[in-house]
Amino acid sequence: MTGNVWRSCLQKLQSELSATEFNTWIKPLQVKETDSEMALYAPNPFFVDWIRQQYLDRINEFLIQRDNNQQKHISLHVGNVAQIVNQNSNSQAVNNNHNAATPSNSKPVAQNNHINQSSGFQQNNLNPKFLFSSFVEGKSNQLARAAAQQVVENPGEAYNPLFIYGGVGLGKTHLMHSVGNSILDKNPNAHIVYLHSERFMANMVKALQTGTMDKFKNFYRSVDALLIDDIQFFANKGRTQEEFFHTFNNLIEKNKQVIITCDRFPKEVEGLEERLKSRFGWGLTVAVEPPELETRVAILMSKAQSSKIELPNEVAFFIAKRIRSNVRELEGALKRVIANAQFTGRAITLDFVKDALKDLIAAQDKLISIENIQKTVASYYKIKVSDLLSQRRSRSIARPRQMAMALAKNLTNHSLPEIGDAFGGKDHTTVLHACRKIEQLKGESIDIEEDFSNLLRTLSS
Ligand SMILES: Nc1ncnc2c1ncn2[C@@H]1O[C@H](COP(=O)(O)OP(=O)(O)OP(=O)(O)O)[C@@H](O)[C@H]1O
Repeated sequence: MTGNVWRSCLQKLQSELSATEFNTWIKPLQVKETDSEMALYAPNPFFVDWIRQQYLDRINEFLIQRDNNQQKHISLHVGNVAQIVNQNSNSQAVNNNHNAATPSNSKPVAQNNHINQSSGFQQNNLNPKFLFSSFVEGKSNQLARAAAQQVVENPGEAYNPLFIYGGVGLGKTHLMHSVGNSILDKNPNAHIVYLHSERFMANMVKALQTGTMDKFKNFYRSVDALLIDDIQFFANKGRTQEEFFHTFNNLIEKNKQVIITCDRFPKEVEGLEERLKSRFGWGLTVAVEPPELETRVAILMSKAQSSKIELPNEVAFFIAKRIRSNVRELEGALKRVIANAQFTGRAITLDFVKDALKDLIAAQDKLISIENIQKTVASYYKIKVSDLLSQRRSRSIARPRQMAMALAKNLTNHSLPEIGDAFGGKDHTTVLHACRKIEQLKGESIDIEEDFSNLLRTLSS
C-alpha cells in the first residue's frame, strides 16, 4: 500500500490549494510511507517549518477521515528519501525543537573580497543598481521576491539552491543581484560570485587548455554564494554540466548559497542531465511571470522617478498597455521616450509618446496578432487552427479554443466582438465566458495554469 495514501492526499491538496501553492510547497515533498507511518521529506528547515505551520493539520485531518481514525503517524524531515536512507542523522523529526531561523554566521567585517583577484577568474561584479529597493513587486514576481529575501536572511540555509525561472527580461537577473548585493551589505566580507553560465563554460574551457583546472575548481568551490545566470546555456554541454555538478554538490554540502536562473522550468530544459534537474529541485523553484498591467505601470513610474522624469499617468498607462512582452522592452520604450523628449525639447504628452513609439508599437502588434495566437495554441495542443475556428464542442477542441480566446484578450487590444469574429464568427459573450473560464481553471488546475504560462511565455518572447 506504500504511497497510496499520500497519492490521494496529494489529490485532495491539489483540489484545495492554488496551483502555485501546490507546486511550491506540496509537490517538492518526498514521501516514505509504511502501514503505520508517513515520513515527509522537505528540502530545508524552512520548508519543514512552513509545512508544519500551514499544512500539517490539513494532512492529519485527511488521514483521520480516510482511515477511519486509524491515523498514520506523520513525521517531517529535512533531506530527500535517498539521502536519508544513507544518512539517517540528517533527518529532523517534526517534534524536534528546531529553530528554523538560525542566523547566518557573522564573520568579522574585513576588506570586501568578493572578486578574487589572485585566482585569475575575476568575474563580472554585481550590478549595484539591481537592488530589492529598485525592484517593483507585483503578483507576477511576489513569490520569487519573497524567496530571494529569505535567502538574504539565511544564505545557504533558507532555500538552497534557489532556482528562479521565467521568460526573458522579467527580472530574474535583477533579483539574483539583489540577493548578492544585500548579502554583501550585511556581510561585506562575503565572497559572492555572479556569472553568466556561458562565462562559467568559457572559464572552464580556458582552464582545460591551460592546465589550470585545479585553480578553476578551487575558485568556484571557495565562494560563499554562487549566482549563475541563464543555466539553459548548459544544455548539451556535457563536460560543463559535469563540472558544474561537482561544484554545485560541493557548495550545497557546505551550506554555501547557490542561485540559478533559467528561461524555463528545470525539467523542461532539454539536454540537461537528469541528475542536475533533480538536484535543482532540492531547494526552491520559483517562477517570475510577465507582469500584469498595474505592475507594468508601477515599474514605469519607478523608472521614470529614478531618471527624475515626470511621467503623466495617462502616458504610463498607454505605454504599459501597448508594451506587454517584458520589463526590458518596457524599459527600452521609456528610455526611447526620454531620449526623444530631451533631444527635441518637447514635453512628454500622450501624442508625443504615440509618435515616439510608433514603430515599436507596430512591431509589438504584429508580433502578437490573433492569428499568431491561434497558430501557437493549435501547435501547442497539436490540433489544427481550423478546429479552433470550428463549431466543434468536444473538450479537446473547446478548451484550447477558450485558451486562445483568453490569450487574445490578454495580449492584444482587440475587443471581445473582434476576437469572436476572428474565431469563426463567435458571439462576444462566448469570448467573455472563455476568459472567465480560463481564469477560474487557472486557479483550480495546475495543468491549465502551466499551459497558460507556457503559452504566454512563447507568445511574449
Ligand atoms: N519588477 C521589476 N522592477 C523593476 N525593474 C525590473 C523588474 N523586472 C525587471 N526589471 C528590469 O528589467 C530589465 C531586465 O531584467 P533582468 O535582466 O533581470 O531580466 P531576466 O529575467 O534576467 O532576463 P534574461 O532571461 O534575458 O536574462 C532590468 O533592467 C531590470 O532592472
